Amino acid sequence: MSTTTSDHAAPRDDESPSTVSGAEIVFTDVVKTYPGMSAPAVDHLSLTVPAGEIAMFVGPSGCGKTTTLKMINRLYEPTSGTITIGGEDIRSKNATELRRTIGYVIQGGSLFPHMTVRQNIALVPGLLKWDKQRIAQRVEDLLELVGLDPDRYRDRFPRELSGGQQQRVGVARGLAADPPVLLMDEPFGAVDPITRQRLQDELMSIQEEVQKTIVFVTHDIDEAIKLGDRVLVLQEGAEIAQYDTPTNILSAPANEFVEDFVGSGSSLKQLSLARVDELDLLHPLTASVGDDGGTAAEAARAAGQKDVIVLDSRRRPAGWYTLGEATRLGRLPAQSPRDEPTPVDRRATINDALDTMLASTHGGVLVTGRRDEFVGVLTFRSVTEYIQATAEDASS
Ligand SMILES: Nc1ncnc2c1ncn2[C@@H]1O[C@H](COP(=O)(O)OP(=O)(O)OP(=O)(O)O)[C@@H](O)[C@H]1O
Repeated sequence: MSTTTSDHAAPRDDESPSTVSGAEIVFTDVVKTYPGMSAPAVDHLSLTVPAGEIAMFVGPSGCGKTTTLKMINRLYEPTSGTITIGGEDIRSKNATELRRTIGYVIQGGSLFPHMTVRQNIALVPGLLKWDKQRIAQRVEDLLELVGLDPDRYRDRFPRELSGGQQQRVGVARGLAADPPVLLMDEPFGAVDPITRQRLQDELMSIQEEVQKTIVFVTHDIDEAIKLGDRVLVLQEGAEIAQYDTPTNILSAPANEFVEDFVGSGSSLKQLSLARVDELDLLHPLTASVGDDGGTAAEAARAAGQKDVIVLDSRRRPAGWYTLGEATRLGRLPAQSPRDEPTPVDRRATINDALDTMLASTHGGVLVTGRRDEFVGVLTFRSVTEYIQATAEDASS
């Protein structure tokens, strides 16, 4: 049987080199006053988003997040001030040309309903006159990147997809022409909490590969803390209350406004900061799809394990069974015969992982990394120890 141990596992994805393909965005003294409005929606905003980072814009309704975002791709024109991308004034190109170099993802994916998934993703590369073969390859690569099997999904229409799948296609379309900048306006606002968590995790692993500059508007401070390299907390008129790392926003709020916005300081708030792979993961023996369940169970038992984790040919989890179940199954199938909690991404927060764990019969959760490859197992015990240690630190 083709079991493997962690010693033989694929190298950790954070060891692989990555290149920043994003470009720095700089706002200098930007003002936006809508016609007929006495007060500006954005009032003398100066801000730098470093290349390859995710900046999360968060703040109460009407504070000017969307206006600020839409000035980057010139859906709105500033009344005064300058915005540059990669050092170049965005007014140096015409607006249509500019928009083809900036990905834009909004709630629901905003896919064209009469176009297939492939046609939706191919839209901008087509406008940019890429050759057919390059576009076809790009569609395949992007579907893989966002976790949709190209053979299954490329010819479907948006109505044949779930909300989460539509959103994934929306992200693929935003990335289609390989733009340095991706703008995301409440992209995950319309999906259920579990799908939302999954999409957030996927966005983080996609970002590890693509390293774009992402500006992401959200109402949700937890989403901002989770995804952001930096979080911009805005007050009315797009006045900056704080622009900082998630850790500093949580541990050193700049003023009362930020403190109230972030919520009262619980000693467990670190749970929404800490990532799954910061905790000790188990690296058990795994089996492969097609292996004999009895043999796999024997090997697992000999290694001191109570269960058998089955991976497919691309090392993605395909099943998680007790020794008895694995033996009864015989040949280990590609698809588990029962619903299992979905794995969590190694970049998921401990909070997210806990939700999934509570639905698990194994007292833990499978953790995946880049392209959904298996990384290890997070146990309930490991989380409990972490919570205890955090609570002790907070009270000392
Ligand atoms: N097209 C418009 N014409 C006139 N006023 C507008 C327009 N768009 C936005 N505003 C006003 O500008 C201010 C900022 O709006 P904006 O949509 O940027 O805020 P936001 O923080 O994104 O809000 P929300 O979270 O509710 O989407 C608000 O007072 C809003 O009413």
